[in-house]
Amino acid sequence: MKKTSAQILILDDNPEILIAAKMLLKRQFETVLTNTNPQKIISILSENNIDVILLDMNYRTGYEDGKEGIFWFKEIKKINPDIQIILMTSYGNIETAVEGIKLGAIDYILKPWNNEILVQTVKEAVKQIRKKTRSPLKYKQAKDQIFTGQSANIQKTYKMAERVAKTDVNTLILGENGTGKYILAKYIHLHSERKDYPFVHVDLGALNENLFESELFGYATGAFTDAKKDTKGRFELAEGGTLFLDEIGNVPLYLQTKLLQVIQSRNVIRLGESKPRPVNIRIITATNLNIEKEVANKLFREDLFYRINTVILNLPPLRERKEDIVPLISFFLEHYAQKYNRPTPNIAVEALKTLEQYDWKGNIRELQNRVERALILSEENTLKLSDFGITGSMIYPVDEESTLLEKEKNSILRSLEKYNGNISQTAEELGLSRAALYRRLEKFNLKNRL
Ligand SMILES: Nc1ncnc2c1ncn2[C@@H]1O[C@H](COP(=O)(O)OP(=O)(O)OP(=O)(O)O)[C@@H](O)[C@H]1O
Repeated sequence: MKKTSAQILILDDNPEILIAAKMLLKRQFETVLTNTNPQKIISILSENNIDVILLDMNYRTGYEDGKEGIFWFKEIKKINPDIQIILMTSYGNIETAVEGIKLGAIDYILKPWNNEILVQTVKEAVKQIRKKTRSPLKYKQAKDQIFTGQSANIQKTYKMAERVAKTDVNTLILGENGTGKYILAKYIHLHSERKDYPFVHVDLGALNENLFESELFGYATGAFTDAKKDTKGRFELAEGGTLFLDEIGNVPLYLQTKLLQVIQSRNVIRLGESKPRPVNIRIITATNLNIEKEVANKLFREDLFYRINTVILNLPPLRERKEDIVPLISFFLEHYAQKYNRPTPNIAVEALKTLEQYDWKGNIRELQNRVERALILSEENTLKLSDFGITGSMIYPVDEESTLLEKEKNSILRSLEKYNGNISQTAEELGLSRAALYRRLEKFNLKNRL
């Protein structure tokens, strides 16, 4: 008998059920994959073209309420609404299966199942999916370990990045700390014709002002005391490839002028030389500051801003793309499980729901660190919220003081903006001495606003 060409995935925490269902369905369908861990759904879907999923409703011993099944059902539909899902449930739990049908599951199967009914139900599901033109997966996991997300705005950014990569236009990446600006710059480089040439990253924020020119533009022997031999700067080191100038918003004004000259002319002059050297590079810049505001406050040169911003790519903070939180957790959980040679643990669904509500101030970097921590610290099969170092009060802060501090910081920011960073006028409006205002600027890390 010719098998139906279809990819079926069966998810159940009971390996015996997986073996029995696989043996049965393997006779009828070309590919039958199984897994005990729903956490793996995301990576399985990214690597296969799954048509139908048989989804168990409960994964943890002692939990029979079917909430996990419904949670994962919704996650699958977010990733690809076309995949047909058949819910598997035991006799006492039909109610949640019915809830699943209301949400769009094609059918449900009672365990223990009748073989004929199971095969027929899967066949019907395959028939249904064949009637549709399948939409592409809502996200993809690139082979170089970059997770490109499933929320609409991040996908738009990555799509635009692919288009931009084919050109040489100056690109400015905006986003809070940890949103993935470096990763996106690298992604552009890897998708461009310059990919076989260097990708050079410079953290301008960390570059000491004295070293700025020698690091970026290079120097000739004897240009300064320690200049023992002719040395290329980062611009020259990136020859043929991409130069990623990170934290460009933190460069002091007088050095911005030098940067502008080189970006404009594509020629560098090494310290201690007068000969311009042409460079063939693509320039990507990034900042976590509100750069337009910096320009308005005269802290960032307008002409430099217009030079670097031919295309602007925005990376939204994680709290504005909550759909990506669970897939990202799964992505890093698998990554670290492999790294530490451990089976990928489950996460309690209640914990996942709370993690979706957490505001991830440190964005993807914080999420990545917390997942790694949870995996290292927990010896259980199912991770709890506390394994991530997160408590309920961190998610719903009731702390009066933090609100007051926010208010204080915001009124300082508003005054500074109003008076273009003028310290005396700002201090006067706020009823503070200049010294007191300085202390507060220090405390809130706002000295770069002056
Ligand atoms: N799309 C992604 N896929 C996989 N990992 C990512 C992705 N985006 C960010 N990360 C991870 O999150 C962390 C922060 O990313 P990255 O350094 O690119 O952020 P950033 O915006 O440049 O941060 P900062 O402004 O603090 O320099 C890194 O460890 C990176 O590996």
